[in-house]
This record gives sequence, structure tokens and C-alpha cells, in this order.
Amino acid sequence: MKKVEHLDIANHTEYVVIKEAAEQIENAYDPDKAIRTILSLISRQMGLNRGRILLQDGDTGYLHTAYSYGLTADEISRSRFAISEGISGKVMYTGTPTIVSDIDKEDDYLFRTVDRSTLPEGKVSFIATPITRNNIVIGVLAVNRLANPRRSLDKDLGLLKLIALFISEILAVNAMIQRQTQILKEENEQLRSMALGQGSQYGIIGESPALMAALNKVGRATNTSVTVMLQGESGTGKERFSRMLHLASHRKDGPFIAINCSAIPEDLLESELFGHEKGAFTGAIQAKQGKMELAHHGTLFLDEIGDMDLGLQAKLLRVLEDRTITRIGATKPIPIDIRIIVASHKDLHEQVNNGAFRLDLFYRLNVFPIELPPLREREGDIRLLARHFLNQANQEYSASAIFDPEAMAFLERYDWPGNIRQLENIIKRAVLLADKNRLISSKLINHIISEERGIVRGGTTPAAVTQPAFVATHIENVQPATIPQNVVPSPQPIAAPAPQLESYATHEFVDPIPGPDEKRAYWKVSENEKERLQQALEMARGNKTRAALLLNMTPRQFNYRLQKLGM
Ligand SMILES: Nc1ncnc2c1ncn2[C@@H]1O[C@H](COP(=O)(O)OP(=O)(O)OP(=O)(O)O)[C@@H](O)[C@H]1O
Repeated sequence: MKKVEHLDIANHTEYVVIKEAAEQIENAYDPDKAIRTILSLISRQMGLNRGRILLQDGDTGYLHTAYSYGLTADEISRSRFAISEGISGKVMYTGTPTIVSDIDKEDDYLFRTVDRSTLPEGKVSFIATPITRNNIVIGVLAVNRLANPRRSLDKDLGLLKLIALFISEILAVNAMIQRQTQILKEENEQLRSMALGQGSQYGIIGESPALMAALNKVGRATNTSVTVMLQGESGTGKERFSRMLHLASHRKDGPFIAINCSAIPEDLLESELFGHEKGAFTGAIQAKQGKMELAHHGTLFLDEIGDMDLGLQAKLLRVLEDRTITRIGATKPIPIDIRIIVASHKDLHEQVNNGAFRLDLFYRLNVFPIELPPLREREGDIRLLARHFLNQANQEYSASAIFDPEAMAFLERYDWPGNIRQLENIIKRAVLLADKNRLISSKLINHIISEERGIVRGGTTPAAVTQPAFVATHIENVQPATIPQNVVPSPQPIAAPAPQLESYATHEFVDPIPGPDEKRAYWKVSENEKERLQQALEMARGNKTRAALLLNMTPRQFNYRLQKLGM
């Protein structure tokens, strides 16, 4: 059998060296480690010492030692050659491998890198071979070989040529990784700055990674008409994001129409969405365009889609499939061009499993989901948002309130079940209730949160809380004796119910009702409530769902109040 020239693969040591060196290609992401491992292998196993890889410096054009094994820092820094200078320079220039069998007898050997005195006294050889890529010499692999009578220098050169191939491969793969990483970094940076710019341009405050991820997704959806599903807890900014998506898109000059599916009674929602013809039902005295028609060339935002009844879901599915709508009482479909954005704080998967939401509609809507992070997961954003809302409230109420440092720490530690909307409300009220020194203390915030607890999960703030009369009463009761000094209250858990509520009994009474998420929730019902409910019922001609809508309540809340007031 013909033997492979120069290379004795049958030799076990050599085989192991080649195999292990080849395996280093997969460590190309860390070329220092990969190449050092190879150079150490050939040094320890084959006696090819002080291995170095010389590469050309892009700026100076000089060869320098980029990777090495067994060289001191001084030796590395001395190891610089002009192209064609010394043996290494010549190998670089000519691309021809060179063996110097005795360095003491070679004039071109410069002893620049390794001083002669640091090498053994006997015969020392030097082997240098080019490292090439696509037939271009990109560097030089060089080693010193101390006397090794059992192997020929030619055999060592053969091995080094193979090693030079592996090193060329490692350098190429690493260059590719670097290029790709750089591209990704730049793309990321660009998306980040785009997202930051876009966000603030549309009044979206924050720069946490979780918010950036959501903004990036919005950025990707803007120039398409893809149906977007915004998912997130109540108050995370779903409506604000949907407006941003509209304003950043080519539909920005068209209408943006938002409709809250849970706020409109089922029987009204259909005609609100689809419109109706004259005489389509009792009371339809004239034809009316629905919101879908009105949103033509624009965006339709369907909030709380999870509350839409199954019959309407089927109709919505048809709109998404045919891109046409048919008014109630009409037979002719009308083509529409709208982008639909839907949002729900309910888990739609769960709704599908419960049979309350159509699976086929879910698939149609879930084409491009965007998850809006809860405030507690938006690291660093609470501070930015709190300052933003403080400025806003100060302007709105011509105030100049400031946070004491503990208040900010408190805001950052609290877990904000009502998210941004809750933070905004708390700060507004804190501005109104700030003490004489304009300071908003952590105790004041704790007090406001304690009081609001139970209302937050319902997603609405009862009128009583925002009415000036309430605020005035509140100031009297809160300032400042009821708040212990020098105690920083812990934001979790908020003590409930706040004992101070009792002192408002002259104006309101407080009734506990069990809520779905917690043991007890607290609703304040003001004295003239009965009158308000009565009036709303009259206006809605006895339809309780419609009456609830008029008062911005859910039918459940409305019924509960009727019951409590014995109506
Ligand atoms: N990133 C933000 N920067 C500043 N203000 C924000 C931001 N996100 C939301 N807001 C404000 O927070 C409040 C709640 O936002 P929005 O109504 O969009 O929430 P939502 O998720 O639609 O709530 P819900 O599910 O209860 O309808 C609004 O006043 C909105 O302007």
C-alpha cells in the first residue's frame, strides 16, 4: 500500500493530534482558546515548540503574533516583521513553506522573537508554513523544533500544513461569527433606537427590555395590515399601543375607532359594529353606518374581545375572511379595508377551552400577538413613568409636588396589580394630597393604595374617588396625624381594609363583595346612588345592561348596587 507522503497517519500520536486539532474548529467562536489548544498539542505531543500564528496588521501592514503558545509577553511584542523580513516575512511574501534545519547557520533567521540564549544549546530548527484562504496567504504558522532525531523535518512540515488548514478554518469561521454578531448587534441597536424613538413619539414612556421587545414587535407590524392581538393585564397600555400602531402605520390619515366589547350590551354591539338599515328593527328609524364601515382605510380596535358573544364572533370571523360587512337588515355586503387590532385581559386560550371563544376566530386573530408586560416586570420604568405622571399632574392641578426619596423607593417596590393606569391614578391623587411642604411621602402613597385596593382589579375607579368632595373629605381625614411618622410602610402586602375608611361613613358606606381574584373587594356607594341608578334605569327604559353602561359599570356591578339599595 502506498504511504501518504510526509504524514504518517498510522502513527498513533500524530493521529490523536490531528483529530484533536480538527475538533477545535467547533470552538471557533473563541479562537484564542481553540488555537492555543492546538499549539499546545503540537508542542507537548510532537515537540514543535513556541508555536505562533502571525497575521498581518490591517493598519500597519506588519506581521505580528496574534496567537501563540510558550512565548512570553515580551517575546510576543517583539515578534513583528515587515512583509518579506526574516523567515516568517518571506513565507508570507512567497507563500512557500520553509524549513530552517539549524537556526544558527541561517542568515535570514533574525532571533527577534526568541532570544538564542533562551533556547537549548544544541541544534534548533525552525519551520514556517503559510496559512491560506481561497489561495491567498493570510498568515504564517511557525514553530521552533528542538532536536528530535526520530522524526524528519519534512514529516513535521506535513503535519504543520494540515494544522495550518485547521487554523485557517477557525479564523474564517470566527470572522463569519464576528460579522454575523456585528450585524445582529447593529440591527438590535437600530431596532432599539427606533423603538425608543417611536415609543416616546407616541407617548409611550419606558425603556425596559420587556417594553422594548413589545415596541420592536409593533415596529414590525406597522407597515403591514396584519391583524394584531395585544395581550396584557388591565392598564398595561393596550389601547395606547393600538393608537401608536395606527399612527405609525400608513393608515395614520384614516380613522382610528376603538370599541370596548364588554362596555356595550350585547344587543347593541352588533349594530354598533355592523350598522343597520332603516327599519331593520324597532327603533331603527334611519340607516346607520357601523364602526367597521366608519373605520374604512383606518384601524378598528376591539378591546375586551374575550367578552364578545359567540353569535357576534361568527360574524367577525366572516369579516376577517371576506373583508366585507353586511349591515343589519341589508343583503348587500360592503367591502371594507381595515386593520383590526384586538385586545383582551382575559386569557383567550382559556376562553377557547371553556367554549366561550371560537377556536377558528382565535386563530384568525392570533396572527401577530404582542405581549404587553405588566408594570412589575418593566424594570426601571416605574421611576420614569412616576416622574412623567408627577409632571403631568403638577401641570394639570397647578401644583409643584415632589416625591420624597422613600416614596420613589416605595413605588418601585410595589407590584402594581392595576399597572400603569393604577400608577397614574395614585400619583394624581398623591399630588392633590401632598403635605404643606409639597412632599409626597411613602406613607401617603401606601394610604392611597390601601384605600384603592379592591377597586383596582375591577379596572374602574368609582366616581366617588375622583369627585372633589371626596378629595376634600379625604384631605381632612388623612392629614397628617393618621400617618405614623418615621415608618416606611412595606408595599407588600397592603393592609386591607384601611381603617380610615370608617371615618368617611357620613358620606359613604362601604360594603364587602367577594371578587373573583381575591377574598374581598370593597365598593364605595355614595348616598345619592339610588337616585343615579334610578335615573339611569329610566333613561335606558328599564334595560339594566344599558343602564349599567350609562354609568360606566358592568352589569354585575350595577345589579349588585341595585340589590344593596333594595331596588
Ligand atoms: N408606556 C406608557 N407610557 C405612558 N403612559 C402610558 C403607557 N402605557 C399606558 N399608559 C397610560 O396608562 C393608562 C392605561 O393605558 P391603556 O388604557 O392603554 O391600558 P389598557 O391595557 O388598554 O387597559 P384595559 O385593559 O383596562 O383597557 C392610560 O392612561 C395610558 O395613557
